[in-house]
Amino acid sequence: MALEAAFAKMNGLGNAIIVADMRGRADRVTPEAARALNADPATRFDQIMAIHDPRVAGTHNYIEIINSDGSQAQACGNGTRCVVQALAAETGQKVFTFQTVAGILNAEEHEDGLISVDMGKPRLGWQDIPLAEEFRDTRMIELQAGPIDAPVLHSPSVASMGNPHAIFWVEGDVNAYDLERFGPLLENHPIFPERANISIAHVTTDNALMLRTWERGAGLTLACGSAACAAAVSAARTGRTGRHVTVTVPGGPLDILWREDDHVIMTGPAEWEFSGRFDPATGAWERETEGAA
Ligand SMILES: N[C@@H](CCC[C@H](N)C(=O)O)C(=O)O
Repeated sequence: MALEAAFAKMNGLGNAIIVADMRGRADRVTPEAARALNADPATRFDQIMAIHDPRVAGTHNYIEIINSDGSQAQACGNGTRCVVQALAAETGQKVFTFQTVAGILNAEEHEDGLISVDMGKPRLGWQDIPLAEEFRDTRMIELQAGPIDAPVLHSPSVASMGNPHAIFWVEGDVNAYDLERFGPLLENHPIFPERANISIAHVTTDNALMLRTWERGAGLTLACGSAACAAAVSAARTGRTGRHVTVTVPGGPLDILWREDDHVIMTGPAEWEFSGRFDPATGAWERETEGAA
């Protein structure tokens, strides 16, 4: 079959993204195609951001988000910035409104090239994370990893940005924790009926924190924008920081503002690497243009 759809291999602070142009098409990127693209080192990714024609009035596009394991995700902050950069480069437009499973997202590319995404309001009720049992205070729930009498990680905050997040607070280097071991155990813990993204956070000042994330459906990544938003909200909720913080992930810094109207604004970069064409049914692809990376 002809390689029919265009794609751009991009990243948001190292979060590996494929932006797939599915506009004008009735089909979708299949889970099989996603897994095939991820199996090729040249197109290995954390998320696919599939740009579809708009489905509701007042939006430019519907964005479908697929993790590298083929699972659907509701939100992807870094990937949304990549979509904005790609569409702004194509159209010259700078302001966009997208529909995602998490809701309607407004986004803007600034003169300096940084991109702000209104990630919407955090969901903080236990049923909205979701959790499998009631916890009245989601700022700290009963969950731990490691020896029962000396847990390595415990008492996380939980929050949803349309997708579920658990934030474990530590003192000291976030890289000192074996997230490759604890991440999948916690991601698949029965307390999370939809699984969860698992982050380790170290608050360094009242407006800065370090973050490292094991992503649901993708594993360890260099950056997770929705986790940065969930961590910023949770840090403010627990009195660890104010409502405007710099969240530094392994790939670099993100600016997160939890506005007084409850919307969370994430600002950061995006980077194009190369473009190609692919078959959304099988994941077969070919490169079209060399890029910076
Ligand atoms: N890397 C993304 C998060 C993508 C979805 C996440 N893995 C999930 O399944 O919820 C981001 O930048 O937010």
